[in-house]
Amino acid sequence: MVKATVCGAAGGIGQPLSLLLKLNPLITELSLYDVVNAVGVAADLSHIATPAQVAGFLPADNGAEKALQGSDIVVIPAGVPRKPGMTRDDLFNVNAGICATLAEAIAKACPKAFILVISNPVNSTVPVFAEVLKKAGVFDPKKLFGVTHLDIVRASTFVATVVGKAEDASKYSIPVIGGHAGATILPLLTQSEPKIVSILSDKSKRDALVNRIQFGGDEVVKAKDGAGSATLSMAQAGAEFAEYVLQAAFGGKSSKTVQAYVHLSADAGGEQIKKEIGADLDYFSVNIKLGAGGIEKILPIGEIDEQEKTLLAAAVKELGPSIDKGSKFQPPPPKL
Ligand SMILES: NC(=O)c1ccc[n+]([C@@H]2O[C@H](COP(=O)([O-])OP(=O)(O)OC[C@H]3O[C@@H](n4cnc5c(N)ncnc54)[C@H](O)[C@@H]3O)[C@@H](O)[C@H]2O)c1
Ligand SMILES: O=C(O)C[C@H](O)C(=O)O
Repeated sequence: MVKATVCGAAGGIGQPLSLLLKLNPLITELSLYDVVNAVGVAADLSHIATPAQVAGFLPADNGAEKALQGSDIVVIPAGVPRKPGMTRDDLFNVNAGICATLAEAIAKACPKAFILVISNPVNSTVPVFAEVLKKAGVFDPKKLFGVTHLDIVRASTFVATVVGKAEDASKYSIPVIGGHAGATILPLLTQSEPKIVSILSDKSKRDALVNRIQFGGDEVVKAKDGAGSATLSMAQAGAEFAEYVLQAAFGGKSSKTVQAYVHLSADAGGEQIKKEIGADLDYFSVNIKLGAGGIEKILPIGEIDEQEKTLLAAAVKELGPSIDKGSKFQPPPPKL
């Protein structure tokens, strides 16, 4: 029996993500929480003939805790998206408050759940989650993930396109590490499988490709022209990452190496990453191996070339303040 909860389930990401989770045969109970329309979305999905039993919850009568009660995995696309001209950091004031409130409910209702944070700015909202969970005494760094998987999906698609093999996008695997905003997004093109020698030797092609992966989110924000940011591709990426976590925890399949933005805890191997990046950051998107309890091991970044070292320095510089901002966030006192 596996219970999954989506917080922000009625939104642009939340609806297609909930649909994809309803189609996942490992999930037997799907709980949808939102401040609007969660009950309607749940009624709609409940007619699909797959095992997961669906229920929707609104905030009234402690709805968040009821929705989350006993969840094994919680996926969180709750919060406001960008409009043209905004950075992800511009979303912090609103979304940090939403994340802190949800983290409190998780700490009470399902403290052992895997937590997958999609809400932006991921570089700061993950530390917000961690601090609330720490305060409640239930923080497990092996179970908290900032979902950066859309960057990995984009890297495969954009690389395959430049190579002239767009139809083979899913066969390209490019680790993307660092964080999830502009210069903090660091695609390791030198580690692409299959190799992409022709791109690496053409500086302008390579620079353009790195830039497209780093700013792929802006492409969608611009095209949607005020109607939000990536939703469908994010739903697919979120469901795929959830599947990796679920398979490792409940499906008996240890994962291939994947990347997510996680706490660099010492017992999972995070100290090694701090040495590799030459900075004492508490969070970084890294290669991870997943197992029954979440992160089984943080794996090394490995060989990178001079151009990637320069990008790494820029990523580290921008990440530090974003992590601090999230870690120091003080949720407003509850209204009496
Ligand atoms: N990590 C990534 O790669 C990635 C990719 C795309 C979007 N995002 C982020 O995901 C978030 C959601 O984007 P979207 O396009 O789905 O936005 P949206 O506005 O369409 O949906 C957000 C949903 O969250 C709900 N919500 C607001 N406050 C809530 C609360 N306190 N509890 C529960 N639900 C609440 C809203 O009612 C809405 O249904 C944004 O912050 C966006 O920037 C992240
Ligand atoms: O760009 C955004 O604001 C949404 C998301 O982070 C993305 O990368 O698409």
